[in-house]
Amino acid sequence: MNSRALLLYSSEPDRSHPAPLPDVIQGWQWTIATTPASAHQQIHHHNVQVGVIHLASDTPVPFEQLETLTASYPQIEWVVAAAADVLTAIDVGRFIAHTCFDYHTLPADPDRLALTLGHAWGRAQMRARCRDTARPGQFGMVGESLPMQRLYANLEKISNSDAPVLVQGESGTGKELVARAIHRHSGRAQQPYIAVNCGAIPVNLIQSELFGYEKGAFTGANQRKIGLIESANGGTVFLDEIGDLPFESQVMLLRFLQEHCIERVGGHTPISVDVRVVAATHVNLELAVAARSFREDLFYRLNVLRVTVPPLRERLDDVDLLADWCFEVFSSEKNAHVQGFSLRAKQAMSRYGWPGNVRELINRVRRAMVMSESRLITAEDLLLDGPALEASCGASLGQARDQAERDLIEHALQINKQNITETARQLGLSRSTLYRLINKLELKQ
Ligand SMILES: Nc1ncnc2c1ncn2[C@@H]1O[C@H](COP(=O)(O)OP(=O)(O)OP(=O)(O)O)[C@@H](O)[C@H]1O
Repeated sequence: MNSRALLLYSSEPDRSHPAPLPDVIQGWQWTIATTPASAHQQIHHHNVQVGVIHLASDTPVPFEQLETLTASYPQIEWVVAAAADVLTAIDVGRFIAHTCFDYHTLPADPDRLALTLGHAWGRAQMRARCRDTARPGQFGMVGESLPMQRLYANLEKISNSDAPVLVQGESGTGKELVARAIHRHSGRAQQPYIAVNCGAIPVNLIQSELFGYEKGAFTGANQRKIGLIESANGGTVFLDEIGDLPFESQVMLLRFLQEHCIERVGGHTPISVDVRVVAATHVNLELAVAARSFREDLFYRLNVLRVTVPPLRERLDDVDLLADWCFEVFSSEKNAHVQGFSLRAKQAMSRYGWPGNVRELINRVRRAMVMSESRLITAEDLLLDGPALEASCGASLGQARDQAERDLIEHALQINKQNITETARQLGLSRSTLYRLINKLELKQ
């Protein structure tokens, strides 16, 4: 069993004994701090799980210190122990309501206090266990549902091969993470991994970006430039949004896949390169082939090994873990008093259809952590109250997805003052994808 470590943080500058806490703390490994610096030191040294904040009657309450301290250690459960007159102050009440597990009026009743501290410790342990399961697993992804287990089993097999991989899945499902995982688990892990967003490179630059150019190949080519594929030599190139590659550029890629050779623009000698290709797309390439916007021969070259990343609505079991993981990752940005999710918020998340998949979940949780005014994030903070949920259940999937994307993009544009680069960065999109969505959704800029 872990030892139970308790910190007594007192507002009394010269306190050196735990007088406000009766014998109750006998079973604890306890320590006292009266300044933030000593509190930080003790917390790290003793792996503190429970903190008692002692607010003395005749000393001003150090709110700023307390807010920084409690926000810095969200894993600690805090209990306030203070005289009745201190507890009646409205600011103290607000601090307790937002931040603390419980409070006690001094002199404390030993039995009640012992019970509270025991419960606080139990809750800290439980939260630590939840945090541990909500960590990315061996492939750098969060999720333990059956569809994800199948995905991991496929990744295991695929990583050992050297054949091209086609990763399919809706936008925001984690295709880029999958591509990275394949590289990291392959024999090429120590070699370069180069990610290229085919949809983000202007059409007239695609050839020179992918294959490089020789000095003098065109006006402005003052020196030789190595292309993205050549610079991945020995490693992996990830061709994201391959479905957006213009038809005329597809033939060059086909040649590279067939012959493992490239030719720089303006060069006349084929250069042999050893690069594994992982390509991803959110468009249905079979349909694109049927519509003659994607070459059939290239499709078969890319589609040797195929991985499909499941949409979040097909693995709602993972939503809880993903939300807890997000909460941990973005905890430094959160509003100091926010401690977790309300039950209703978790229920709303597990009933929602997540048309924007994990990317949408991250954005909703991150926003709620900043905007929430309560200790526990509510369904409303996640913008998952009535209308959003009804839209997700009653409307078609396409309508719900458009609505969710519209809400998120509008909000992100607004908080980034319409700055496209910043908005794209925050949403985890390329600028071109963001422009495409703005046009598609007919958003005003
Ligand atoms: N299982 C997961 N665990 C943790 N993070 C995830 C998971 N799936 C996706 N993400 C995160 O969600 C965001 C979107 O993922 P990613 O960019 O890989 O999606 P995508 O399928 O490539 O989307 P697009 O088609 O729009 O490019 C990223 O921030 C990624 O880290």
